[in-house]
Amino acid sequence: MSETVVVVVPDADVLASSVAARLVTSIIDAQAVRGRADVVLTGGRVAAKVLRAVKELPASAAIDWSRVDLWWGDERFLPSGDPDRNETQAREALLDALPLDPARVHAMPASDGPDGDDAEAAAARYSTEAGTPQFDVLMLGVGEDGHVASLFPGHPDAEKAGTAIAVHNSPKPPPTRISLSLATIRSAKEVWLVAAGPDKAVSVGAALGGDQSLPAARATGTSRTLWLLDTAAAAKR
Ligand SMILES: O=C(O)[C@H](O)[C@@H](O)[C@H](O)[C@H](O)COP(=O)(O)O
Repeated sequence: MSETVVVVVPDADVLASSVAARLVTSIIDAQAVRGRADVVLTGGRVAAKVLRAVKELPASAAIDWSRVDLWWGDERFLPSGDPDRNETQAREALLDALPLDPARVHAMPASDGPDGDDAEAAAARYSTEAGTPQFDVLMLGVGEDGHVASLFPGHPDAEKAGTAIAVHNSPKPPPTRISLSLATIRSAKEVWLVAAGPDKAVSVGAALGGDQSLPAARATGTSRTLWLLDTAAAAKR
């Protein structure tokens, strides 16, 4: 039986540091239980803030980073190293400072990668790499429109099947993206939806109210779904 928990903290800075603390503890716990941890990162401003906060946490020294597998919930389909890629931003915010095993950093393919600008082939490649995923924690930002990862409300690609899918004509730039599918997101043990600021209040309120037209409302974990919000984002729930 999966539970949904809503945690509200005063502001975006406290949100980032408290999500970071939660993430570090969850990785430590997963490694104690399974010998490894599989964590799914997301893009956006809150995500980068959380990763920067992990860097500041002394407790992160308790993690064996060589046994952490990092995955991405979505990626902007741009050339490798592009500053707008979620991978580039995560590397800058945290990953470059960690003793990770490069083979366990599962970035989504870039548009100048082995499949060139064929987003379908790139998504298929990522699906193969992920196999049958066992994600301990899957983090998501939440869009003003209720999107998560690159699954946008009312967009036909949001309903695609497959582990990872190509998304075209995204309303949020860039237009071409790769995303985990909703079914894959829903296979994660814990899904954390992280949102800060007044612009998120309406979509957070609607998703928590159960509006199934919003991907955010359907992004649930098999064991727990955590809504991690600041006061402004929680204002309309
Ligand atoms: O690639 C992306 O843009 C995302 O992964 C996207 O789903 C993001 O997480 C939300 O749009 C929230 O972004 P903010 O935290 O910047 O509002």
